[in-house]
Amino acid sequence: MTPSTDAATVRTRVRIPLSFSDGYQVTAEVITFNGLADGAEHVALVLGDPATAAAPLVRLHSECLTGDAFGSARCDCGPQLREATERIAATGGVLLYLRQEGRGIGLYNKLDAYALQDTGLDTYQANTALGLPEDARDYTAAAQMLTALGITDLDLLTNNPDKARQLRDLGLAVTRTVPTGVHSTPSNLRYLHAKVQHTHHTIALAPMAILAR
Ligand SMILES: Nc1nc2c(ncn2[C@@H]2O[C@H](COP(=O)(O)OP(=O)(O)OP(=O)(O)O)[C@@H](O)[C@H]2O)c(=O)[nH]1
Ligand SMILES: [Zn+2]
Repeated sequence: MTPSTDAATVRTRVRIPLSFSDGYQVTAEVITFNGLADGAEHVALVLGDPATAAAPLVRLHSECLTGDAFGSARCDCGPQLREATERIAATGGVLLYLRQEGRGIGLYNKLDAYALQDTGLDTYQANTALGLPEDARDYTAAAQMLTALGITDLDLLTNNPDKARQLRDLGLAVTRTVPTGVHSTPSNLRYLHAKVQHTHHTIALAPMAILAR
């Protein structure tokens, strides 16, 4: 299938040794691009050897400063990033680190939305109350990055059906979606339940009623 996006090209490839707080270490080839549709500084991390996989494992990880860098327990982003890095390195694939903070609404708006969630709104209602889309993410640049890396067929590591839907609409062959692990805590449980109920994420959670007992 021919991707329906304009071409982007690789700008720079650089190897970076990664060292996680739990001791896991791996070297990533970090890749930047020219010509991405939204002009953002997205990066690809090539882990392991994608060439050995018929359909490399790919994750589209949306930036979450609070979860990825600060270890916030309000979401599951930090543990998902850690999990994805190791799983992709094991099979060979690519992690796209997409600068889509707050599902695309930006950091300050996300923190405004957190403040509204503290008054009782769920994660989607809070965005709407701010006059913003529930999810503003567009994966055109992600499709451009994968195409520039020569990836046309892939397995997608996600619980979010919209990511696979958008990539397929952009001309990529998502062979299968592979769910991430469940990283639920008392602090992020309501958020994860909202994702399951509202946007049909495939996360195997215990019912809220059971957990509330
Ligand atoms: N607006 C808003 N964004 C949030 C909130 N919690 C987390 N995020 C953002 O949501 C995004 C999470 O992205 P992903 O890890 O790709 O999660 P996902 O869309 O559920 O998809 P998968 O993890 O692939 O299943 C990041 O950009 C976070 O900053 C919230 O309460 N409000
Ligand atoms: Zn997060």
